[in-house]
Amino acid sequence: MIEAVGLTKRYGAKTAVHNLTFQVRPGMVTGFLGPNGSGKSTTMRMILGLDVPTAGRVTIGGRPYRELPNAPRQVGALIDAKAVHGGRSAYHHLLSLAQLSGIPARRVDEVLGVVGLQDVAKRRSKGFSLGMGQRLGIAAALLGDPQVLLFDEPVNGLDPEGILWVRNLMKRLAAEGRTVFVSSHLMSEMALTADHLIVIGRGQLLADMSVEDFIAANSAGFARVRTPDGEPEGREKLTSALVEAGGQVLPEPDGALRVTGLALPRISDLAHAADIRLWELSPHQASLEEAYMRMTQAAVDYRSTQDARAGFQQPAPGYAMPGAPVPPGWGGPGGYPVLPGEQPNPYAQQPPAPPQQAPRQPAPGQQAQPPAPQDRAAAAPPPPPVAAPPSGEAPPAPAAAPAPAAPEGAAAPADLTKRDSEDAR
Ligand SMILES: Nc1ncnc2c1ncn2[C@@H]1O[C@H](COP(=O)(O)OP(=O)(O)OP(=O)(O)O)[C@@H](O)[C@H]1O
Repeated sequence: MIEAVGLTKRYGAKTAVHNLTFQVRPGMVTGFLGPNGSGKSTTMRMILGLDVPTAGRVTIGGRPYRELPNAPRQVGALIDAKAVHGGRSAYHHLLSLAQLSGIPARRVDEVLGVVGLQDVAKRRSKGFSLGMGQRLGIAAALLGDPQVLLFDEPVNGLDPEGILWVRNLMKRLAAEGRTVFVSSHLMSEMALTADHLIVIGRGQLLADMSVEDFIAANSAGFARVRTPDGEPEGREKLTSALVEAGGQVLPEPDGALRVTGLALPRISDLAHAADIRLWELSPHQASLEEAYMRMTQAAVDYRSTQDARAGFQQPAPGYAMPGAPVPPGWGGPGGYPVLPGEQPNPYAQQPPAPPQQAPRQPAPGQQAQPPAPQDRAAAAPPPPPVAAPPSGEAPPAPAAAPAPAAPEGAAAPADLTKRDSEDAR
């Protein structure tokens, strides 16, 4: 099991990860989701001991990665598929990793077979396609036959057959009782692969729950209702009855009605009472992609100027409103809660409160709302000084998880209330 507690990483003035607490359990695929720049890779690097947390800790089986005996045999990772010596063949790349970790050479042939690169094993990896490089990275992760596996965007560049193969591989590894932690931007793929989700936005936990719960909590279910074609008066009569009963009704392109706010039995009863025949009455749930988009709206850092949503930070509907329900496992309303006794996330942007607004008191059983920006500025303690990174903070990469060393930021106390408009890299 991977366990993070209060995990925080700052790069100079940039807070990449803020106070993350979660567990990644064995026997299931846990998807790790978040918009670009939300801190997924940083979190994975900290799990692997490639970056040192500014605060908090993360352990694998109860120990930090660097304290694991024979770590490459316990933990395998694909972090950066391009981090290979291009002049080496796939075979020799894996052989050198195996030799560094005391893994028998025969395992190289085994994993080359598992990832389907056996026929190109002697070719230099610099001639590999993106997909072949991904497969080589996955082979490296599997080399030590580890119980814990981390994959950062494993399906990047893979064709549909490759994506299917990765999906089945992840599921198989989890079914063998391993801990599988995988990040991806492909929601449709995650919906098919993951059992559990950890979602972050701007470095902070937004959700930690099963895929089903995530979709249920972040999407408004609706009913599709269809009256017989060629009977428009029935459709109109039903629309009136549904609206009168408090439902919201929208026409679908195929002539059906999309109804929210009324349960299916109630819709059926209303149709029956109005003497309207139905050709269809079916429940619908949003896709993971819709639910994800809804939740992470407010946490998107990079948006095209041509996107209608550019220029404003729209919180997930229903959850940023004072008094709105907070689904179990949620980080909190609007995605940026300040729990009692907790430091506010200096990185998170809060929706501005109207002037003169009295401080909100959390209702019983509800989480506290973040204070208005002007209140925060007055009430929040000055940001703690950012400690100078110990020299050589980013230690050498584990054999199965090569990644570039992370340059660290300035040692001076940082103004953490500033938000970089550009990626610090
Ligand atoms: N070594 C570094 N130095 C300075 N800033 C960094 C460093 N590494 C990451 N960051 C910043 O931290 C934030 C989180 O980056 P990270 O790569 O972890 O996000 P991500 O969720 O993996 O993004 P993506 O989905 O685009 O890969 C970004 O704003 C990034 O610019």
